[in-house]
Amino acid sequence: MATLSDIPGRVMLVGAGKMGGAMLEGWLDLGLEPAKAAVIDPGPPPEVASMLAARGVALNPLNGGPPAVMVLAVKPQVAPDVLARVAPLASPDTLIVSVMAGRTLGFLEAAFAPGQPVVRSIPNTPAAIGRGVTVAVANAAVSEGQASIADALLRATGGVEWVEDEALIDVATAVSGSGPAYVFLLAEALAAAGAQAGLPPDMADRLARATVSGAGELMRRSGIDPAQLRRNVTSPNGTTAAALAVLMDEERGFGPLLADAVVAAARRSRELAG
Ligand SMILES: NC(=O)C1=CN([C@@H]2O[C@H](COP(=O)(O)OP(=O)(O)OC[C@H]3O[C@@H](n4cnc5c(N)ncnc54)[C@H](O)[C@@H]3O)[C@@H](O)[C@H]2O)C=CC1
Ligand SMILES: O=C(O)[C@@H]1CCC=N1
Repeated sequence: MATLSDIPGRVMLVGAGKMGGAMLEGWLDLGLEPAKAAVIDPGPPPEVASMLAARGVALNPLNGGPPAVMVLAVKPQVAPDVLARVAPLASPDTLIVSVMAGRTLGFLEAAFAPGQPVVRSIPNTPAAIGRGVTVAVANAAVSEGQASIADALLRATGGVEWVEDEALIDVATAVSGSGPAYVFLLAEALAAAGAQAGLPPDMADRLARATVSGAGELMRRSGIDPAQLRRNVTSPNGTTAAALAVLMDEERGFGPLLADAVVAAARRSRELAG
C-alpha cells in the first residue's frame, strides 16, 4: 500500500475550494511535503489562501514540470474550460484524480492524452475533519501502483470504497456525496419543529445539534446497526414510537422521501456528465 511519500513527483490540485482545500490540508497533515504540492486556482477562498501561504504551498506556479498526480476539484460546470487550460500541464503518465460530481471517466479521458490514467471519485465534506468517505472508480490505464497512490490521497480525508461499475458513482454521489446535507437539514428541521412546539429557538438549535452529532458519534463508536440503535430509543407505546409512526409511514415517511431524494440526486449526477 502506497503512502503519500511514495508519490514520485508533485501533486497538483486544480480548484482549492471547500473540497480541494480540505483534501490538501489532509495530505499536508499526513506528511506530504509542501514543496511536492501545487495549487492552481485563480481565487481560492481566503482561509485556503492563508493556509497555502502558512504551509508554503505554491499557488499558480508558472513552472515545475508535469505533476505525478493532478487532482481536479473545480465545479463540474466549469470543467470543459478548466480542463482545456490544465491538460497541457500533464504528461501522459500523470495520474488524473477527479472529485467532480457527474463528470465521467469518458469525459475526463477525452480531455487528456489517449491512455491517460484517470480515477473518478466522489468524496464528502466531513473530509474537512478526516471523517469523510469517498467512492472511486479507475479506468483501465491506471496501474496498480497508481491506484494505490490515488487510494492514499483519497484516504487522507477518511474511508475509501472502490467500485468497478462506474454507474455506482452516481448513486454514491446521491448517498454519501450529498448525504451530509440531508443530515444537516435534519438538524435544521428538528430545531425548527422544536421551536414551533414551544422551545426557545436558541435552545431548540442547541438540542438539535447535540442530538444529531451525539447520535452520529454513538453510531460510529458503538458499531451497532442503526436499526438497533433506533430500537434502543423506542419504548413500547412510548414517545418515540408515537414520532416514528409518523416518520416511518410507508407513503409519507423518511423511507419514501429519502428514496425520492436519492433518485433525484443520482439523476442530476448523470445530467452533469455533460
Ligand atoms: N462540496 C461538496 O460537498 C462536494 C463537492 N464535490 C465536488 O468537488 C468539486 C468542488 O466543489 P466545492 O469544493 O464544493 O466548490 P468550491 O466552489 O468551494 O471550490 C471550487 C474552486 O474552484 C476554483 N476555480 C474556479 N475556476 C477555476 C479555474 N479556472 N482553475 C482552477 N480553479 C478554479 C474556485 O476558485 C474554487 O476555489 C465539485 O466538482 C463538486 O462536485 C464532491 C463531493 C462533495
Ligand atoms: O451538490 C453537489 O453537486 C456536490 C456533489 C456532492 C455534494 N455536493
